[in-house]
Amino acid sequence: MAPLFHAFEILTTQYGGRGAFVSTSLPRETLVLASDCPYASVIFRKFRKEVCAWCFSYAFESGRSSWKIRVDGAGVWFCSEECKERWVDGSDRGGLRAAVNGAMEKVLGRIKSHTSAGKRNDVQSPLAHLESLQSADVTSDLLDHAWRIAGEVKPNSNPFFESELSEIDLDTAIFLLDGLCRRSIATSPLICRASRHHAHSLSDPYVSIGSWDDLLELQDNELPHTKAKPYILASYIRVYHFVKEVVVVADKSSFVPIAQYLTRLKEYVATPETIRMILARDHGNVFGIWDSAPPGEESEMLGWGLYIFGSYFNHDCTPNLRKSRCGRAMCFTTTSAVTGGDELCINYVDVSDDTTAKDRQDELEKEWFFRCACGRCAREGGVNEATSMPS
Ligand SMILES: C[S@@+](CC[C@H](N)C(=O)[O-])C[C@H]1O[C@@H](n2cnc3c(N)ncnc32)[C@H](O)[C@@H]1O
Repeated sequence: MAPLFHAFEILTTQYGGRGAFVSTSLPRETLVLASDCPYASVIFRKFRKEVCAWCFSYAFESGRSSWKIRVDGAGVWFCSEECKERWVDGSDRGGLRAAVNGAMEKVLGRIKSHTSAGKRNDVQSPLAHLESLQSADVTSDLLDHAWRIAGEVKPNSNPFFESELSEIDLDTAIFLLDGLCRRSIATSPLICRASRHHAHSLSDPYVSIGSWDDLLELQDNELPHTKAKPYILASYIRVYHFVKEVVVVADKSSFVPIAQYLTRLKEYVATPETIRMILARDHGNVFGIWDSAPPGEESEMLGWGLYIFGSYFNHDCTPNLRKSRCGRAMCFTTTSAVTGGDELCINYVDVSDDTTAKDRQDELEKEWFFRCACGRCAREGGVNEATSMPS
């Protein structure tokens, strides 16, 4: 069935920013949105040999311990030659991703030899205090100030530079580099023009991916996220400096077909703004990329991806929409008949019958920073329907 993106529109809700509302009645099992591939994604580095970089299939599910097909030096593995070709030729234009991934491995190698040689950067940095940042200290002004300093600081006075990155730092860097490559490649006028018009057929992959401008429209969660997890600011700034270095190294090894894209990447990282804009929309808008464990079996998260238009679906503890991953695509299908004017909602957390309103509220507040204003929570927990964290 053809996806019907024109079947819903984005309107303001009374309880939690914007939401997706159907314009006409739709039967159960209607595919309302199919995002062909994420704007940016990461397969956790620890899974890179086991998860196909193109179609996200998990070797374990095919009875194998890892995939064997790879692009030399790029740190990516594939389940088939076809997937490899699509990764190189389709989305990655002459190997931009390969150049960036290769540069990342070089920078990581350098950091490793630096730290194993026992070298330390002892210069006191103007950002050192961020390592012990407390929630109460986090304000918009503090965030602006920290990022401004991050943009000005020189590598030799920066404690985050040349230090080991944690696993999550590195995964965040991979996600960011993917987003920067997408933006760099997608500056062709055709792609930008198509992606602005939501009502077009989603058979055009660029429409369902969205553009940089579409990404910027997403809810900015920087302040609540940093308040909830103050350590994230130091991590993000560390990642910014790492990504910047990767782009510089990639540029040095650049070859003509991708030179223009690398020039754009350099512009995006010259100051922290672009990275900050992506990170502000990462937490709270992205979807986990899970393996395809059958219902009832425990599944594993393999990475995460930003499917821009899917991020407009709010949470409801009695959802009328199901999300499911089909390869790189994320699909959203109605689970009940909906009438014109209804809001389409998915569930962000477990909403099974044995959960209580308190369980769900606690999890949503902890991980998503809002109190659920849905009808079921109101009925089961006496929650005020108008209560929600500001967007
Ligand atoms: C992925 S975004 C959904 C789109 C968002 N409403 C917007 O305007 O961009 C998640 C955010 O929507 C709001 N939200 C989603 N479901 C909600 C609910 N059941 N109750 C209150 N707020 C909700 C919260 O602000 C949450 O952080």
